[in-house]
Amino acid sequence: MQDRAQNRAQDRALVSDPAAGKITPMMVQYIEIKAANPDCLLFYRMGDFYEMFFEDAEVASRALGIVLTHRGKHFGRDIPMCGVPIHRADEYLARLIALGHRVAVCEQIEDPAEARKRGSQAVVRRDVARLVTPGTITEESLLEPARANYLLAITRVLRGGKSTFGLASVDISTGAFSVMEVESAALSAEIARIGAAEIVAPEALADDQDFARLVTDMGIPLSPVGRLLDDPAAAAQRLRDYFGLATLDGLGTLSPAETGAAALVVFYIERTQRGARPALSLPTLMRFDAHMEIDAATRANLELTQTLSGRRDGALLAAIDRTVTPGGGRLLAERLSGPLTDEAAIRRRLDAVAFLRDDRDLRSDLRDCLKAAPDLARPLSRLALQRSGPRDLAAIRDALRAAEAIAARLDTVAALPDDLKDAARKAASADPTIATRLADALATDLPLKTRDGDFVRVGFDSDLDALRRLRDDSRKVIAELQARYAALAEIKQLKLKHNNFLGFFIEVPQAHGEKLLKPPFNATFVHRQTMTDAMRFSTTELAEIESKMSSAADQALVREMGIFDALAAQILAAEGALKTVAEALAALDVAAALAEIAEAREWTRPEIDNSLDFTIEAGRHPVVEAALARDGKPFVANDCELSGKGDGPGLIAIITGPNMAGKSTYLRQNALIAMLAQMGSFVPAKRCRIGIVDRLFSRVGAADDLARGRSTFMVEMVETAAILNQAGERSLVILDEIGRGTATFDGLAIAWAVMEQLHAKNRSRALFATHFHELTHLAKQLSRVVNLTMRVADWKGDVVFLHEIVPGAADRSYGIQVAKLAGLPPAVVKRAQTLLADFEAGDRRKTVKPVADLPLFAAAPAAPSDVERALDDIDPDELSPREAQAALFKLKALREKDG
Ligand SMILES: Nc1ncnc2c1ncn2[C@@H]1O[C@H](COP(=O)(O)OP(=O)(O)OP(=O)(O)O)[C@@H](O)[C@H]1O
Repeated sequence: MQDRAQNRAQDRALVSDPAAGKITPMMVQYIEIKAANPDCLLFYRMGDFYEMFFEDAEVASRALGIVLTHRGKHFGRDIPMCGVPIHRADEYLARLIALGHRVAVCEQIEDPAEARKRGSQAVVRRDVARLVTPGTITEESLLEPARANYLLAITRVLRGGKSTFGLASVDISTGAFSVMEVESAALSAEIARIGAAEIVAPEALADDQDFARLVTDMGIPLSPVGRLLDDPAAAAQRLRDYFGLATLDGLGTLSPAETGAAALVVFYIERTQRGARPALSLPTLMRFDAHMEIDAATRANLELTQTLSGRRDGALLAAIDRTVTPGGGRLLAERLSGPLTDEAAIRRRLDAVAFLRDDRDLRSDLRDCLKAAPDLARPLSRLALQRSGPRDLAAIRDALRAAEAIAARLDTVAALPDDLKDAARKAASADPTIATRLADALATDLPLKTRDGDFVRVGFDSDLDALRRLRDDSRKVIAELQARYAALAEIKQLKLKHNNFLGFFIEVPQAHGEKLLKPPFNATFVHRQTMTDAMRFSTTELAEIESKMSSAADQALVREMGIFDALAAQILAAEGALKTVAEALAALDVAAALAEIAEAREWTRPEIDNSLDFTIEAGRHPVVEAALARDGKPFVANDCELSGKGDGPGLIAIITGPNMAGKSTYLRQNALIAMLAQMGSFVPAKRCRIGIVDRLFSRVGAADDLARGRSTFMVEMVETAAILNQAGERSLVILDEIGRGTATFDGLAIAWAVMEQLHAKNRSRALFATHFHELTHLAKQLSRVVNLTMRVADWKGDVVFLHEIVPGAADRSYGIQVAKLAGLPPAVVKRAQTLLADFEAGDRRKTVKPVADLPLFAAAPAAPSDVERALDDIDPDELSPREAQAALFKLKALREKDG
């Protein structure tokens, strides 16, 4: 960091240093532009390449795996350089952005010919056209279709000695914009819910160690903004300017923190887009308690959008995603990340899913229409940013057509539930002439870029057609001309060719060329170039035709671009309505997709109310069940009852049972069912009744966090502390093996105390899986604690997992049997069995307090006797009757000797 700062200082000094006269004018320009964008890698346009120099070149070549070379010298030292061709720039940008870099794209802003007019030393003018940062990308190739890409601005306001945070999130690829205010305690959960690609914060906040750590721990790039936007009046003014509003009253009452965050996000967007204004929706004011609060660790542990190893496959989202449009995919991910807490809103979503589950024909018709609907929100946004091409127009046309078909289909259905009625109305809200006009205007095969031309259908515009005829006729003329010149010169091999340097020219083989240099031919053919095996000529006529042709082609292109702009203007004038259509398509896609999976997997509608109950009958884990099904194995459904008595708080269930019996699966499945229910989905259970959960906490499986200098145990305790400090009656708490990462007595003591606290103070509904069998005694002491255990069977000394949860405590832990299944060498297993028997025997000989029931707590065993050792050596399966008898005699003798 310091090195960077030093380099920058040095670079700046060089520009003003008298010695700077020695460096090339281009380098002066480069250094100036770089100095203005110190925190970005600078893509410096040179012809068909973006080049990077100095430290940028070193960073980029490492990140992209491209060759680092050097160009020229800077104060006697080689200048490191690397470059990427412009036609592959998007691909390289994507990789740099994914690694969290910011890139300033610096373009040539004048024709090199213009620069030459200013003298041979003049440098082509260049300027940064935009800053590409992880949270502000819009290109289709840089974005994932079914993933939102949020830029999140965070501001802090101190009120009465307490920090309050304003959060403003914008997805510029769709225009979605929302703001909210949260207290410190909920900050991390909200950041995790939004899942931002980049966070912007005022420098003062970004420099706050706790804040910076919170953000970097989540792996989100943090962009500090130096300019102060603290003044609420200036912030409000910025928002009014952006949206062209006289007042912000229509947005609801924004707090100073919210106004500040919204202004900051807008400021950052304007800065990175260099004046281009993405069409943002007006900010929606959200209440942070509108969603189930779920911290980042819990999200990761429950493997909601990706598995702990970082794969999408195997996570809940991939397992339930049956959406067929990118917009639907994004909305499903958003809903899963933020289950609702409002009973009425959840019920409305469930009504829509239930309706579509029951009406299969309607669902299948809707899904067929949706499959033909391309993304609408993102092409719309690219159009507003003038970064779109003909294919974006086609996408808008097809999406609007699909929306019309959907609205018409929904119109045939009586008694739609509210959410579907709403979506039907919204789907029909666009002006139908837009789609018709696009259909009339666009050709069948479309180029990627507008400047490639030929995307307007023949017959749409007569002026364009005339220009094209002229252009194309001239092509025919060229072909005729070639035949005529070949006859005239009496050279069959004569060809008319084109290159950028000469334009059109005549080429003949070297052997024939000499002839054309002499009369009478030289009156027509003017020599241009001699190559090793060919000679090139031109004619006055050819030059004239060429200029006519190129002007016809140019004019046709200009005309076509004009048509594109007119279509774009018509679309953007209706932008609000089109966004509404996009929302409706996404909402319908999600409802139909959830209905689809509800039917396919036999999920049921959950009952949601404001009680503190939690009853799940025959619940299943959606991901584990699907994985087992692929191997043809059944999943054992399990109940979960955490409802308290009457209106009182819910229960805490302590779950014991051997490793591998299914405890973790059980814990997670109940949390996932609650999330699915509150996001408005049916659930994998026979019956489910849940009193709304406001916060979900989990402490399941942790790894070392060595990067932060925390051991597994430390991570476990930090997370447990957070739960005990925050969980309440409405929360659901999932704890897996608290206290296992330390000395056994300490661990048990901690787990015991945590249970007591959860019971007396937090009073949350909770599931607690443990290997400390002693904890099951708590059920006798604490009124709302119950014991559950995973059933296992013993078959010929091996453990068989039944994966079934039943009331009661495990009788023993089966650790050694599981170790045997895992393939521990037989000698080690045998020795462990011996030791365990000894421990247990030693244990029984002692009088123990309940807390020391666990064999592990027993005092070290006495050394085994000779009889015992001899017994251990006997393997009854291996003995013949005669050997068995001999062994018995031997044992008897030893026993007598021992006395
Ligand atoms: N209800 C179930 N029906 C069928 N198979 C199950 C069920 N629950 C779990 N399993 C299978 O058992 C395996 C182990 O489950 P899980 O990881 O939940 O066990 P555990 O008791 O938490 O083990 P540990 O204590 O070692 O973490 C799972 O991968 C799954 O294949």
